[in-house]
Amino acid sequence: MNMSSCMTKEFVALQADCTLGYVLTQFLAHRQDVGCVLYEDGTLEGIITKYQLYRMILKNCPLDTPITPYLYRDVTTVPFHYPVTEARKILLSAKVAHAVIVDDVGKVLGVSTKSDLIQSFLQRERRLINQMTALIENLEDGVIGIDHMHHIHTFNSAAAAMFQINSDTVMEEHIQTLLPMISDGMIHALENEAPREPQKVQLPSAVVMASYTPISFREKVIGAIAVLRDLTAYEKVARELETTKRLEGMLESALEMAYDGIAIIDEQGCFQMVNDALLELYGISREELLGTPASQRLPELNLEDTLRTGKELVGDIQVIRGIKCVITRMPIIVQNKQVGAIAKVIFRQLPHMKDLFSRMENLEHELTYYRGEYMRSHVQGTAFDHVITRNSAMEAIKNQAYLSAQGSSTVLITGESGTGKELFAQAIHEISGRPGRFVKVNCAAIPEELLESEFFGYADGAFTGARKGGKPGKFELADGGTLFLDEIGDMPLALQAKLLRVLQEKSFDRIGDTVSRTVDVRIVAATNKHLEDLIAERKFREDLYYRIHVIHLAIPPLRERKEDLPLLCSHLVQKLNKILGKQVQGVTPSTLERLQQHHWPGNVRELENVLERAMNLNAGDWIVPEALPAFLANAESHSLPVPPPLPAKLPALTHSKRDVIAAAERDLIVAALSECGGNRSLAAERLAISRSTLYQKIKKYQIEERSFFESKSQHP
Ligand SMILES: Nc1ncnc2c1ncn2[C@@H]1O[C@H](COP(=O)(O)OP(=O)(O)OP(=O)(O)O)[C@@H](O)[C@H]1O
Repeated sequence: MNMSSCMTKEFVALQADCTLGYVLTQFLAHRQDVGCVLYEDGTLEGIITKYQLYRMILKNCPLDTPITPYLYRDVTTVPFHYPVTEARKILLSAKVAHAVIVDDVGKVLGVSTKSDLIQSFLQRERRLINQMTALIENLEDGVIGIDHMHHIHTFNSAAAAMFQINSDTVMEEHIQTLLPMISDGMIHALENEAPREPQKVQLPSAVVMASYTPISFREKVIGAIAVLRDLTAYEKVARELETTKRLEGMLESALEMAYDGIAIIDEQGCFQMVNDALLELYGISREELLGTPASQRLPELNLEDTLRTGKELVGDIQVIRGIKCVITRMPIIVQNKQVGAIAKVIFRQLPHMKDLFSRMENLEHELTYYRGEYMRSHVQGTAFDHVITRNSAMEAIKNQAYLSAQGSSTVLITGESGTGKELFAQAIHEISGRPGRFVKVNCAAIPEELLESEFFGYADGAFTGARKGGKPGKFELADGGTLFLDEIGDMPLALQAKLLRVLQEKSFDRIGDTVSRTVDVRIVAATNKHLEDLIAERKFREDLYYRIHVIHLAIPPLRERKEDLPLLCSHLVQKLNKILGKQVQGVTPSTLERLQQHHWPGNVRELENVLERAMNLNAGDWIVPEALPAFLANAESHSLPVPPPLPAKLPALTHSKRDVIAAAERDLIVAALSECGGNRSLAAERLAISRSTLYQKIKKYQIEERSFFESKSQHP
C-alpha cells in the first residue's frame, strides 16, 4: 500500500496573498486544519496550519491580513508512490502531523495527516486479521491457541474434526480440562517460552503430530499455539510403501529364481526389471538395459507390440544369439489400466523339454491303458473275464470296451459271425452298472412287418388281435438298461428312420398310441456287415451310421489270433462240461494241432460247436483228433491250404464274382439243410453260422424249406 491511497485529495489550496479571513472560511468549509500555498505551476510554496491562524488572531491581526509571513516553508513532502510504512517513518522522524504528497515533479496531489495514517493502518490490520482467520480456518492442520491463562481462544475447523467437538463450545475453556492430551505440550511451550519438540498424539479419530509454539507480543509471551498434523493418511501411505517394498523384494527374488528369462517394461516401453537368466541369454549387463527403450535394445522381444495392443501372445518362436527360444508376452494391468508388459523367454534345454513332453504323453497313454486293465481285472473284472484271449489286439479292444462301458455313448461292434460281439455287448452292460435290463433284438430274425411293434410296442386296441392293455416294445423293456441291436445292418430303411428319431429325441410312440414315451436306453449295435458298403448301396442310412458309430469295437476273426485257440479250447471245454454234465479234461496236442490248421470261418462259435460235437462223441477224458468232424479229422482236410486272412475290408467285387460266391453259398446252405432234414439249428451248426444268419440267408436266397422236410421223411 502506497501513499496515493492514504491522503486527502480535497485539500485546501491557497495562494500566498490569501488573507486570514479567507483561509479561516476555507478551513471551516473543508473541515481542514492545514492549507497548501501553491505556486502557479502547482508546486508547493509552503503550508499554513490552524495553529498559525490562532496565533494571527491572538496578535489581533485584522481578517484582511495576508498570510504570507506566517507560512511554513520547510515542509515535509512525501512522493505519492512511497509505501505507507515508509511515510510513517518520515513523519515520525520529522515530528510533524502532516505530510504533503507530491508527484514526480513536485506538484501537490494531496495532504496526509496522522489520522489518515492510523485509518490506513487499522484497515490493513483488519485485512490481515481476516486473512489470518481464513487461513487458519482452511488449514488441513488443526490449530489451537491458548492465552497466558491457558484458556482456548483459537480452535479451527480441522481441530474440531480431529477432536470431534464443536468449536463454539471450547472457546474460553481451560485447555487442561478439555483437551488434556495436548495441554502439557502447550503449557510447556508457554511457560518455557520456547517451542516444544513435536510429539505423536493418539486422538479418538486420528493419529496426529503436534508441534507447540509460544506466542509473543512486544517481547512478552502471551500464549501458545498447537498445530496438529493428521498422520493417518501418511501412515497408510507409509504402510503401503513398506508393503510395496516388501513385494518388490519378493518379486526380485522370484525373478532371479526363474529358470527362464524375464523382462518387464513400463508404460513408456522402457525396461524396468530384468532377471539374470535374460541377461545371461543376451550376454548384457543390467545397467545397460534398465531404463532403455525395449524396442531399441531388444526389438525381437516385440514388447512394444504387447504394450500397444494389450494382447497376450504365447509361443512366439525366435532365435536369439543362435539359441532357439519360445517367447510369451503379456500386458500388465493394474486397476484396469495397462501399466506395462512382461516377456518370458524359454530358452534352456528346449529340445530336452520336447522329448520330455512326448515321453509324458506316452506315459499318459500307458497309464490310461493300465488303469483300464487294472480296473477291469481287479475291480469289476468279472464281466470281461468271459472274453478269453491272449491276443494283444483283442486285449486293447477289451480295454477300450471297458472304458466305453463307463459312459453312455452308443457302441458299434463289428466282426464276423461268431467272433463274440454279443459277449462284448453283455460285458459292456454289466460293467456299465446301468440298473435296467440287457435286451437283445436280432434285427435280421424278426419278420419285417413285426419289427416296429417289437421295437416300440403297441397300444391297447392298436389293431385287430392286439393284446389287451397293449404291449411294451424292446425300447421300453430296456429303459434304464442296454438295448443290443444285433445285425443292425439288416434293419429295414423305414425302421432305421424311426430308430434315428428315438436316438435323437429319446422318445417314441407305441403303435396306435397318442402319448410319447421317454426312455433312457444305452444302445449297443452289432453287425458282421460292412455298413459303409450298405450306405453306398443305399441300404443303410448314413445319418444313423454316424449316430451309432460313436465308439467302434472291431473284433478280429479267430484265424487272425490263433494263439487264442489253446485258452479258448480249455475255456469252452469247461463251459460245455457244465452244460453237458461231462468231465472232459481238454484237447490233446494233436487235436490242437489240427484245430490250428483250420481257417475257422465260423470263428469261436464254430470252435464251440466242434468241441461240443467232439465231447458228445468222445468217450475219454481228452478230445482226440478222431472225435473231430471229418473236415478237421482227415489228413486231406487239414492239409487243405488255409486261405489267407481276409483284409479288414474286401475290395469291391464285380457282379459276376459276387454271383458266383452267392450261388456257392446258396448251394452250401441247401446241402446242409437237406442233410439235416430241414432242421435249422443243426444246419446252422453244420455250417458254423448262427441260426439268425442262416434264417437271413434262407430269406435272401429264397430257399424253399418245405422240400427238405419232405426229403427227410423219405429217408428214415
Ligand atoms: N473271446 C471269447 N471268449 C470266450 N467265448 C467266446 C469268445 N468269443 C466268442 N465266444 C463264444 O462264442 C459264441 C458266439 O459268440 P457271440 O454270439 O457273442 O458272437 P457274435 O459275434 O455275436 O455272433 P453273431 O454275429 O453270429 O451273432 C458264444 O457262445 C460266445 O460265448
